[in-house]
Parts: sequence; C-alpha cells; structure tokens
Amino acid sequence: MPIVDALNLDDDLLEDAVPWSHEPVCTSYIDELESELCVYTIASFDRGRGISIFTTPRIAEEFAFLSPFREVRGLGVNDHTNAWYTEALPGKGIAMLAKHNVKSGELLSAYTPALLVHMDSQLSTLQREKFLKIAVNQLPAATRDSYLSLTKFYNNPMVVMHDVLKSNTFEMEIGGHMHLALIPEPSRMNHDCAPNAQYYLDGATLTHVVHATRDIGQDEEITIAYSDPLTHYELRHRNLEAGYHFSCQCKRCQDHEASDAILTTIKTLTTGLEDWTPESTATTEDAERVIQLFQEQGLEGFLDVPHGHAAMAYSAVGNLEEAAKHAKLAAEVLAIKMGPTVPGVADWEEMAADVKAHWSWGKRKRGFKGTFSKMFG
Ligand SMILES: C[S@@+](CC[C@H](N)C(=O)[O-])C[C@H]1O[C@@H](n2cnc3c(N)ncnc32)[C@H](O)[C@@H]1O
Repeated sequence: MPIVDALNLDDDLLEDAVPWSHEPVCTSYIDELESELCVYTIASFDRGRGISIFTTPRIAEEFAFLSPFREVRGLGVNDHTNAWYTEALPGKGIAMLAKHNVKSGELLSAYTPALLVHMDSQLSTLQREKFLKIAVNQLPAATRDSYLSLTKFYNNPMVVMHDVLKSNTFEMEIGGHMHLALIPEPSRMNHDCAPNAQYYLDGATLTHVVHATRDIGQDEEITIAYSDPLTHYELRHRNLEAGYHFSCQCKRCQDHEASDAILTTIKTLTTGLEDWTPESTATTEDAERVIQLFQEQGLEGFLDVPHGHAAMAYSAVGNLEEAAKHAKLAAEVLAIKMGPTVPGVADWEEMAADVKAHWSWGKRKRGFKGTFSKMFG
C-alpha cells in the first residue's frame, strides 16, 4: 500500500506527503498502544544521510509534517564543523577531541538522528531487534556503517541493533512523544562530571546540537554530562554504573568529598537566594559566590540558574547594570543548555532589556551586608 494511503492524509496535503523510500513494515496490533508500530525510512533524507523511524502510523504522520521533512535543511546541520576528531583514549574507548582551540559558546556539532525509536515497553527485545534490523538495513550504507561501528554494552550477536541503541541513545521529544534517538557522531562524546560541552535536542528541527561551555584547548577531550553533575557523587556513580556500565574517574569523582561539600554549600546559598520573604538575608555576594563555585567545579554549562539568581539578587537591591548583565548571561547559558526556543531564554532576555519591569526589582531592601540602599531605605 502506498504510504499516502497508509497515512490517511487529507487530499490537499497529499502533495506534501513524505516520500518514504521503503514500504512501511509493521508489527501486529499492540493492545496497550492501541496501534501497530512500523518502520519508516527516507533514504534520501538530508543529502542522502537518511533516517529511519520505528513508531506508530499516527506519529509518523505527524513526523511527515515536521519542518525538516518538508524544507531543505539549512547549511550547518549534518556538516562537519571541523572542530573535532575522534581517537581512542585509555580506559574510555573512542573519544571526541578538539581539532583546534575552541572558544566558549562555539558550535561543536549539529546532527539529525539516523534512527528514532518509539519508547514502547511492550515488545520483547528480540521482537524489537527484528524491526530495528529492518530500520538500520534500509539506511544508506555510510549511515548504516556508522551505526554498526558504535560501541556496544553486551556484544551479543542476537541483539546487535538493540545493543547499539541502548549504549548510545539520547532521548528526543517530538510532537509530544518521547523517542530514543541514535545520532552517530555525538555518540562518541564521553562523560565528565565537569563537562566542557552542553547539548540539547530540538524536536522541531530533529537536531542534536552541541556547544562548548568553556574554552577547550587543541587535542583536549570534548565531554558532556550523562548524569546530572549537580547531584552528589554517590548518586552520579550509581547512575553511571547502572546506565552506562563504567565507573567515573573524573576529577570531581576522584575528589568527591570536596566536590560534595561544595555542592552542599551551593545548595545552602541557593536556598537563601530563593527566599523572597522579608526575612531573607540573601545578598548579591551570595549570588556571586555561587557563580564562582560553579566555575571552580567546571559547571559553566549549568550557570543559567546561578546567573538568574544573581540577576534577581541585583535587581532586588536596585543594581540595574549588574542585574541586566546576569540576566543576559542566564539567557545565553540556557540557550546552549536547552535550546534558544525554550521559554526561559525569552524571559531572561526580557528582564535584561527592562530590569525595572521585573517582579524582583526593589524586592530586597538590604542588599549589601545588611546596609539599606539609599534607593529603597
Ligand atoms: C556513548 S558511548 C561514548 C563513546 C564511546 N567511548 C565509544 O567508544 O564509542 C558511552 C560509553 O563510553 C564509555 N565512557 C563514556 N564516558 C566514560 C568515562 N568518563 N570513563 C570511562 N568510560 C566512559 C562507556 O563505556 C560508556 O558506556
């Protein structure tokens, strides 16, 4: 059956329908999903990179109308930025390293998934493997090869496709549905609890985007955080062992007593900064101290929250210039961490443009070590 029939699209939309390059191959009806799951492939997607999707016909129909399927993709996505190369590192497998000195904020990579997989839990591993094999085999040879060359947890020949997916997966929300996304190039980035890069997944453009969060020297490893680096060592360690099968030996893990103590100090100061009652003793110095501790811990990619607190702490004592500066920085860090279209970015930009209109303006009369500011005293 042609895909347009399978998708049951309105007549006037048929012209725009996605030309799946292969007939969809479907499971039988899955009661819990009230649907079947099918493999859809567009081998010609983005200059022959290709993409396969294993999802419900309903979601495939929504995919078909996402902008990346309907418009010629802009330059930059799926192009090598020339900022990185890969190489094996002792005890870490293949890693991504900087080809030249990289500046904080620089774009490192932007790629679309080779494979997207519906996060159902109904199929058995062997059942899912059968469909993943079809999905991967329908990809163009270069994309299929890069999929198959990725690292594998189990090395079980019965479930190779599943193994690669499990060992390298990102999660992507597309049209309100969570999918596992396999993106070969950034899958080579190893973990560090003080990562020098941040990534976000943009479901609207189907893109995985990575930026440097501090300057990175030539031949230095480029790392991201697999586990929330703002949690204490014990939890990070457990998550990394259970989810990624390695024991983290990064600097923060090695110095875990000191780094845990710093996280506790950060938490105490942050709790104070979030206290907006008249009794609050939070100061702009507290906000600056949190920023400094984040920087010392190599957590630059997570500074959106501390800069936000600093923006409001300065606003609260009537320091317009510093408030605007930190609000702008909060927007910049958040755009790299979550993507430029998340609502918080516009909120911080709005505050930077008009600090006095922000609810925090003048909220705390005591800003600097208990002295009343002239403006509010
Ligand atoms: C997504 S892959 C990263 C690329 C991988 N090194 C490779 O060879 O393709 C995730 C796997 O890399 C390894 N890995 C990532 N970060 C690591 C680290 N900090 N220390 C040791 N191994 C790490 C673990 O085996 C982990 O399961």
